[in-house]
Amino acid sequence: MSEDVVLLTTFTNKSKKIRVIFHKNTLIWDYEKPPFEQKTLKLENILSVKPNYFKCSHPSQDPQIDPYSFIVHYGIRLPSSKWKYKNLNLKHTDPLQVTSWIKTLQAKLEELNHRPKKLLMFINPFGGRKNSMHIYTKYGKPLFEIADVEVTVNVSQRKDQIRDLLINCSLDFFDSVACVGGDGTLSELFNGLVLRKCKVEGIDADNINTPLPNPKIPVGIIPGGSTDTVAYCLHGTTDPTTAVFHIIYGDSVGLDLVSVYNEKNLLKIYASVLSYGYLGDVAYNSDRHRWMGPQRYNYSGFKKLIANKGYQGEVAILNSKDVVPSQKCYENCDKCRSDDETDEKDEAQWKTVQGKFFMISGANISCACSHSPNGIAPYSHLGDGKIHLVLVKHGSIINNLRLLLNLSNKKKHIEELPFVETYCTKEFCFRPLGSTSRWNCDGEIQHQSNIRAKVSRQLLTIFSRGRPNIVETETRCCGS
Ligand SMILES: Nc1ncnc2c1ncn2[C@@H]1O[C@H](COP(=O)(O)OP(=O)(O)OP(=O)(O)O)[C@@H](O)[C@H]1O
Repeated sequence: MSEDVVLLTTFTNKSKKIRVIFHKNTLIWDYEKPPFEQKTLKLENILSVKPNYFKCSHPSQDPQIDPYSFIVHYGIRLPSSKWKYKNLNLKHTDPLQVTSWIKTLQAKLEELNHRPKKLLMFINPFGGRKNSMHIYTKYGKPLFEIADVEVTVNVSQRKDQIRDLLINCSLDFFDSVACVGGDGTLSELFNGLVLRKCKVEGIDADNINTPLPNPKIPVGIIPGGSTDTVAYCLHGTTDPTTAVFHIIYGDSVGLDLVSVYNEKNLLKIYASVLSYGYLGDVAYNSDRHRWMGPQRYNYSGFKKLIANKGYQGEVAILNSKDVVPSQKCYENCDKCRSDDETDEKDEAQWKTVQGKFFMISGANISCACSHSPNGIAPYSHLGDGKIHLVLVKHGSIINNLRLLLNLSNKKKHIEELPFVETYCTKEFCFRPLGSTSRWNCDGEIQHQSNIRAKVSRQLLTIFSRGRPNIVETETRCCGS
């Protein structure tokens, strides 16, 4: 069907006459009477177009199609990055007009063939506030029904069940996979998908020199965890409805994944951050206080801040570059779309940094979240194939407080602090030189401290249109 299809009809909406045009994949409607509003809706923001049904007078009656009206279900993006559901109810005295509009719009929507049709949805009933099932039923299910996405729900019964299922079960029936949970649940999902692909293609996942395969199948995340860093960095909010819209619309971005190895094996693949020292200790301590819900992080965070432990170690960084404070990662990001691989040809050179560290973090994304609007690595990108390695030297408790205040401040960036160094790299190693902490890998604890981490560019296809770049304007007194 060509882009030039034009439909023009005057309908009735809530007893008001409105002139509706569909042209160049855009629906435009204006009211014929004051306030003469005009509204524009792009096809890409329509969820579905469906006939209306008469109200049944008895529950046993089959619903009857109303031939004189139809509904356009769609979403609008609010200034806060959140998406909101809306609908437009249109009536006409001629049923042929109604059928023609329904058929044309449905055919146009069919052309958006990147949208998911058969989705396998995993729910982790254990993460966050333990309300993932409720999140799915309240925010996910109704919208997926409206958008005619056939969802098969699987509620996980134990840790790592999602990963194990994905490694071993057939996915032939599905065109996409998603989960309701936090970063740990998403981690189970993509670890399962990558290992599955390795199994199918006979790739040795434990060999750091063998590139990991791209699972290809697109993945969605509906936040239901405690921090939900990945969802926040993808959509600019942890609102579950927004996440559902991003899945239904089917647009995707390529997300880098980082694989972590010990001397012999692949330990885990992560999407957000791998942290040693402070955040490793917080993850370990907070896991024992899960009953507190998300508050456990504040409790353990404060305890470990006061404890102010430092860990001696050596970090080796491959072809390290300074992080240039430049463009942040937003929707249609040039850096993530460019295929600039100039440093691929660089000869391998390792820079080593030794010292006593309060924290070491290998951030794959900015790790922004509601508590930390810029995150640990504000200039890190979703899909540029780079890790931002943040080294925080051990010092006084005041320094630790400055670090946390800086992280929670919208106008501050972590690399401004004199005791913080950040490097951009594709690979790094760490070995402890004294007492050891643990690694916090996407919120999960890794007990092995001697590790090597390597990024794979855009290894995962993940549903999102990207985080919108909201330019905040300062409003002064009297709106001037
Ligand atoms: N049925 C289950 N029972 C127990 N643990 C589970 C189950 N399903 C998944 N898990 C594990 O629950 C842990 C926590 O899940 P998740 O990370 O999603 O929540 P969270 O830690 O509250 O959120 P965030 O990572 O965003 O802070 C993960 O390690 C995951 O592997």
